[in-house]
Amino acid sequence: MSGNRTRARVGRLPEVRRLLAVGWLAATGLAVLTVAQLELLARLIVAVIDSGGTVLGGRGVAGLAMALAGVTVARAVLAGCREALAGRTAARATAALRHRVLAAAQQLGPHWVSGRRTGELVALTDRGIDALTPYLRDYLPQLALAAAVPVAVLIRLCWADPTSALVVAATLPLIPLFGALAGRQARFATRRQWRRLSVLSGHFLDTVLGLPTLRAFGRAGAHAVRLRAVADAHRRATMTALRVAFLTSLVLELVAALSLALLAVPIGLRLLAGELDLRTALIVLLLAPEAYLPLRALGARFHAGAAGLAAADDAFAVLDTAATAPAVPAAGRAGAVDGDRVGVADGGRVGAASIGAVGGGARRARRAGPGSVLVRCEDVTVRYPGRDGPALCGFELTVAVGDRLVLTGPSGVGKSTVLALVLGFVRPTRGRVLLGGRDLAAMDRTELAGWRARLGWLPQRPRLFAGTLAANVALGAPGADEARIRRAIRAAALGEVVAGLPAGLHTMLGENGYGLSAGQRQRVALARALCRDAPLLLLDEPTARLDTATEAAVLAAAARLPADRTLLAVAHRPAAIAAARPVPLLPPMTGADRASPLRPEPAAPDRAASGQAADARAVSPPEAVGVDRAVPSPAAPHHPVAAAPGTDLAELR
Ligand SMILES: Nc1ncnc2c1ncn2[C@@H]1O[C@H](COP(=O)(O)OP(=O)(O)OP(=O)(O)O)[C@@H](O)[C@H]1O
Repeated sequence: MSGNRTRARVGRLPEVRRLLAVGWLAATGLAVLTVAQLELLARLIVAVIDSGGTVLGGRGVAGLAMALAGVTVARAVLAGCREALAGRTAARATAALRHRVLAAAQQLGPHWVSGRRTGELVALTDRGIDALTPYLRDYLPQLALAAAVPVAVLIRLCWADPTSALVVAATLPLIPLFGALAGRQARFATRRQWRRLSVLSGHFLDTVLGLPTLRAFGRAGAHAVRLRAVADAHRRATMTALRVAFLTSLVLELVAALSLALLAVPIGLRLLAGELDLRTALIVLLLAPEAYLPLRALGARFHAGAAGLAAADDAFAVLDTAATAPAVPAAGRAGAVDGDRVGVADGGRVGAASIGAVGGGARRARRAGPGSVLVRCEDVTVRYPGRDGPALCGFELTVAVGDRLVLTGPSGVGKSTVLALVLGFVRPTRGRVLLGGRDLAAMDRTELAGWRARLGWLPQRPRLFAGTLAANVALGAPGADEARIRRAIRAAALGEVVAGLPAGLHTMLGENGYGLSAGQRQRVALARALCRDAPLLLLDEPTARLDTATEAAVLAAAARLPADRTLLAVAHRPAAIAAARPVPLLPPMTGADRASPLRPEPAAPDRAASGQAADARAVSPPEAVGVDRAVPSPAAPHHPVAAAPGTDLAELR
């Protein structure tokens, strides 16, 4: 985006528009007060000289001195108010922009976020947007001042001495002209500096997070060298930006000094020749520098704000990406949601699943009856940007209340993508996904938040946060009491582990659960999913890192889910799916696959779950991608695990 467009977009931010309006008013007031102040000063000096050097000599002198003091105070107060207001508005505008960028990142979803360097996003929302403050607080108000004060000074000079006004009018444009020439260079330099800082932040975060891996592979030294090179590039870019800034200031100072010399020398000569009176000479000599001053200051402040503009460019790019992402209608669109209820269609049947918390609130969910459809994927194809082939192709799935479904299949076939669809993180490129009866493509943010309030999710790579273990478990159920947290912990087969921790439930965990084993972290995340009173549980490989006994305990707990709670899981491990009835699916077909005579004939379609594409319903496990449907009855668990010491999930209701 060009610098001018970025500036125009920043100027259109609602908070900045207010700032500009107030800035222009204040600048006009300050311009008038500046002229008045210097005029009074010139008159006072002349009056003092005329009164023979006694300051308190004449009434006129005292009156002028008081008027000058009054105007000086008024100018200082107005300037102070303008600065305070600019500071406050700039803080508000940057906070609002940061909020919008984060909301856009949230809208784009975890798949978009994980496709970028986290460090770069952090640098943008943190230091980057902060760097916009000098632009808003200092540069924009100065811009108004740089326009208003020279005009006021010129008007007064025209009246006092038209010749001097002509010299000032001829030399004034030199400052913005040289400023603009240097500004181009400055913009390139600060943009490069910002890019280098973004890359450095990304590298730094990557290196810190991956330090154990780098050490284990003996690459820590090589990475340090690279990091040093990146830091060095940033240092060089910073020095270039500073050099350009200093040179610009020097040029502007020089132009202003030469212009003043051009003005002052003839004034002196005319004064000596008696062509000009002292008062007029003083007015010209005092006022003329004030015409150049705000323009010089503007040049200096431009450099302070240029880094912020480069960051604003990136921020607008994120907002634009979100705006052009698959259409998300405006929140609260009429008729989008019927109160907090969403009709659930299942062929001719309409169930009555309700959204638990519209707008992310905590209204309690009314549950749909067993058998009514919660999720339906119809001929869904998903293509990730930058990928040739689809991650899912012609995928069909129906999840009804009370179902126990296990998605199986080779790695990379799209199992997690199915969960991402149900979570609303990914939108289909083709086909429809109905969540609680509403088409995902038509759901606004409020509806999506309401839908997600009905989900308990265990991701494949769960993230724990620095804080107590209890806080991590209760993340999705903020009001949960200790008894409920403990029940979730027992259901996730974590009871013994917690009992062994120094402060039990209140043990502080480090970043991403530092201090727990990988399997224990996984179970804390599972407990978090279970602690939520969610009608639909999405578990991505819940037992992947568990030993056989712990896995058995977790599966036993899952088998005792209440009949109206639904489970959609992803699993590779046979124990998790042994008793499930396979309804296998295949990865998206290539042209070669289609031509292959070895491809088996389609099997009879299953009502509840089917495959990637109509032609991919026939497969032979285990290579096939499958949706395995366990019998939904909690009384008849369809897996071979012994009844391990677990908690009945009915307790969690
Ligand atoms: N954010 C993304 N951007 C681009 N491609 C992606 C993204 N996420 C997944 N993919 C691709 O989509 C395909 C399906 O990925 P997905 O994670 O759904 O597979 P999976 O069956 O869950 O794999 P696994 O069993 O290994 O976890 C893969 O080819 C993967 O490379």
